[in-house]
Amino acid sequence: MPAPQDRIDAANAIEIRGLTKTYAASGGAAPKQALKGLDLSIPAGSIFGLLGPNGAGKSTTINILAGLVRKTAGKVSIWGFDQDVNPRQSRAAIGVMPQELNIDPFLSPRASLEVQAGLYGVPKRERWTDDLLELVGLTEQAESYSRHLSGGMKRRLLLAKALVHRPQILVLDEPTAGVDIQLREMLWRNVRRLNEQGMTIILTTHYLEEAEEMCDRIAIIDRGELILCDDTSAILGRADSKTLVIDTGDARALPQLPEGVRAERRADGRLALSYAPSRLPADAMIDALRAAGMPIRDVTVETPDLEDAFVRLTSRP
Ligand SMILES: Nc1ncnc2c1ncn2[C@@H]1O[C@H](COP(=O)(O)OP(=O)(O)OP(=O)(O)O)[C@@H](O)[C@H]1O
Repeated sequence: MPAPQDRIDAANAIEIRGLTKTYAASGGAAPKQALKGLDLSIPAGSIFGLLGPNGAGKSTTINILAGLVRKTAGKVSIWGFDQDVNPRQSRAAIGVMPQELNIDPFLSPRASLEVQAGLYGVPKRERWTDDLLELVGLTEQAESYSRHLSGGMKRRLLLAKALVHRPQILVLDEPTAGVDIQLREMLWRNVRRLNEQGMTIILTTHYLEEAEEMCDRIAIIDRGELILCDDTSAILGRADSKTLVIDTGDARALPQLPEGVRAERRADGRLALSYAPSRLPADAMIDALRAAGMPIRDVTVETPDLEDAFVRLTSRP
């Protein structure tokens, strides 16, 4: 490994500045600018979600990080190593679990991991093949042909392959798309454990609930540009909107409500009052209902989730 002084900024696992990617024209299609000067900092030790609608540029970004796609312009540093200046070190710092199940069908899981370790130049004495097989629950299948593995087992093998060189950063590209619930839970258990041990995790997912639960920081990109990057809790808090859903029994008339409150009757008869908690306390609405003599049989509070924030931020005019 190079001397620590070769590293640039140790606080961020990844630094992306002005990243641009234009795919060349082909087959009659015009050139496509997939990334338009993206700036992104991914803190070391975080579980970071890279989100965006289809075609936003997530895979392009990840493939550039993985060294699979050449950027058109900009600067990428991985674990403090500039990709252009220290390509070998920046590649060694990152492990990528791809979306596609690209596994050699004629190799056993053990052989796959050994071949991968060889590709990364991991010396035999530093390999941790048995531990990795154990980690992803493939010890029993260690010597089977990979083509006999189930889809879920293949995915677990991909995770192990991404880890053979003990990278500081693990990238998971849509890791749970189409997988069953047990595999999803197993994956997240592993990801959490690796993160607790200090590994930085970057993931793309279409499941916003999953991003909300797993990621402590989230970037949303759209049409090759950064829309927002913040702590998950801040993104959720930013909406400044809550809804009180009140069961008012048989009382149907709408009472006089404080200014700024949006009221609607839901199909189930409950009254939904949406308001900005930074400007109005909930008791202002409760007081208004009481003053109108309206019964309050039950109250639930709905807060916006990441899906609401995502739709608001990426909806097209
Ligand atoms: N090899 C390529 N040649 C030409 N255009 C491409 C190529 N790869 C991606 N694109 C285009 O670049 C844009 C960004 O694609 P990218 O795959 O990075 O988006 P994404 O956010 O990963 O989308 P998805 O969620 O659908 O995977 C899209 O408009 C896509 O059609």
